[in-house]
Order: sequence, then structure tokens, then C-alpha cells
Amino acid sequence: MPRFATLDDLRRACSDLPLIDPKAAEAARLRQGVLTKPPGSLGRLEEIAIRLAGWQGKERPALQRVSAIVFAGSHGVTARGVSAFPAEVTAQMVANFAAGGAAINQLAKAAGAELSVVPLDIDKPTADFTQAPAMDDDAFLTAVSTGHDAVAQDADLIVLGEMGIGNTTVAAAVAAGLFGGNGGEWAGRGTGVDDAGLKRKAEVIDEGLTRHAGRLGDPLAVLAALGGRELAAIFGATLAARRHRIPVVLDGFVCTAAAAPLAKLSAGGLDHAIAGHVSAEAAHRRLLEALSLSPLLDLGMRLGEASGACLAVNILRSALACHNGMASFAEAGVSEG
Ligand SMILES: O=C(O)c1ccc[n+]([C@@H]2O[C@H](COP(=O)([O-])O)[C@@H](O)[C@H]2O)c1
Ligand SMILES: Cc1cc2nc[nH]c2cc1C
Repeated sequence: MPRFATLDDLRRACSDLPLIDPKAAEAARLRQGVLTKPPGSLGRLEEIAIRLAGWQGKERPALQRVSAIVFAGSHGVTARGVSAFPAEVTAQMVANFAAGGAAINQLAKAAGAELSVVPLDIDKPTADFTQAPAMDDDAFLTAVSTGHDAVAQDADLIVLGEMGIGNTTVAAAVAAGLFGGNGGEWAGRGTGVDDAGLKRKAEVIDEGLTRHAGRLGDPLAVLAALGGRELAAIFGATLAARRHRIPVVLDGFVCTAAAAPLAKLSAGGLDHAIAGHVSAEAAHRRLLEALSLSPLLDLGMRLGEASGACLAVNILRSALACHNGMASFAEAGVSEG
């Protein structure tokens, strides 16, 4: 029996989310004000330190245990020719992650993150969403529960990413289902489709939106009908992190689309989430704006795998090095302005 046995169980868990610890956040804000720098001069690094303090419930937050989790899934919609790469690359890349040969292996190491890879039935693609819901309730709840339970309660930070050929089409369909608009507005080039591929993606997304029009008012139904197992797992992991008050770093377009239903289900549902970067996938910027998330990095990356999110962990570490390690004006004998 999965942790969430029914959609109602899951809906309940999403509607009763813990909030930031205002005392710890305020203590961190006061500390930022007495460190040896003009107030505000560390820009967003200050805000990052205060938010991490609030979610961890400590004036001086830590990044001792950083857990990066990459979820992998396979998509029936790949049969529609929506990716520049064949569907078998998903399993091949999962093997490459295990062997240590992927970009994320290097970026996780460089960021001081432990990497887990969680394949979700990758030998069983979800249904093509133009023909049927991608997942039935059981498959959806199992994937959400797996993602939820992949989050270690003692982690200081959760970093999320994915691998799944075809999933930029899936993410675009989910984003359109949640926020409105058509395939043309949300489709991008993903792994590098040409103009004909991009047109096909837009059409496939529109077909999915038409087929599942009756479900678009329910964010969980959107994720089940138009999403995929790795997106459902990212949603579950984002929810688990929130329930344990662990801050989360989101990766690219696919990861952001996967987490988005939580913001739709509960106001402030993604307040514990930091957008690690904005990817080169055309609609990522639009999606981040719809969620009022401001990305830390804009490096033209479009890999997925938690790569941009892991890179952003280095910024979080630097923010905390200053916050925890700097001297105050009084300690250093520096005159205040
Ligand atoms: O998340 C993003 O911003 C992103 C942008 C472009 C590509 N990807 C990755 O590329 C794969 C999906 O691309 P595609 O063309 O097969 O839909 C999948 O494995 C993602 O991790 C991811
Ligand atoms: C090689 C390759 C690596 C990836 N990593 C995440 N998505 C990917 C897609 C491809 C095609």
C-alpha cells in the first residue's frame, strides 16, 4: 500500500503545510544587519541565508547533508516523435548515472551533494496522454509516494531533478493544464528538436489538453493525466520536504512544472522552494513568473538531471559561509554607518 492510498489522502497532506519559523528568520535578519558590510550589500545572498534559517528553524543554518535526488521515468508520448533522442536513452542515462559518467555526477560532487537516482518503472512507459491519462490513480499515487519517501528527514537541503526522454512535452502539457495557454506557448526544443519537431510537440500538447479538458481544474488530476512518474515523484518529494521543513532547490522546466501543482493546491505551497536556475527551455521563464519564483542562475543550461539546481547549491553554500562566518561590527571593531 503506498503512503498515499487515495487522492483524498494526498489532497489532505497538501492542504495542511507547515510554515516558516518566523523567530529563526527574524534572528537571521537581525544577524545580517550587524555583519561587517553595508546593509543589503550581499543582495540575494542575504535573503537566501534568512530563508534557509527560517525553514531550518535555526539562526545559523547548515548545509551539512545536501541530498540531490534524480527521478527517472519513461513516457508513452515519445511514440509521437517529440524528442531529438530515442526513448531508450532514459535507461542508458540511468546506467550512466550509476557508473558516475554523467554531468550530474560531477556537479553533485562539486556542490558537496550526495546523489541518489530513483528510476520509476522505466521499463513500463506511461500511456501516451493523447490517448488516455498518462497514469491511473494507482500508478500516480505510487510514484508520488516513492518521491515522498525518497526524502531523508535529516537532510538540510533537498535538490531535485529528473531524467526522461519526452518529458519536456509532458512538462509543457502540465504547465498549460495548470496555468492555461496552448501547446505553442509552452512547447520548447527540449533535447534539440527541429522546427518540424517543435510544431509536432505543440500539436501533441493541444491534443492532450483537449482530451483531458474535464480534468484541468484539478491540479492533481492534471499531473496524473498529463504528467509522468518522475514528475509525480518530484511533486511527492517537494511535498515531503515541506512537511519536514526542509528547503528545496528546483532544477529546470520539467522539475518546476512537476512541483507547480503544490502552489496551485495551497497558497504559498512552494515558499520552501528556490529556483536554482532558469533553463534555456523557452517556457521556463514564463512558468517561474507564474509561480513568482526568481531563478538564481541563468546560464543557458538545458540538461535536466538536477544540473542547474546542483550548481546553485554552491551559491547557497557561499551565502551561509558569509552568514555564519562573518564578524559583526562590534566583534571586528569596525565603525557602523
Ligand atoms: O528541465 C529542463 O529545463 C530541460 C530542458 C531540456 C532538456 N531537459 C532534459 O532532456 C530530456 C527531455 O527532453 P526531450 O527533448 O526528450 O523532451 C529530459 O531527460 C530532461 O532532463 C530538461
Ligand atoms: C544524453 C542525454 C542526457 C540527458 N540528461 C538529462 N536528459 C538527457 C537527455 C539526453 C539525450
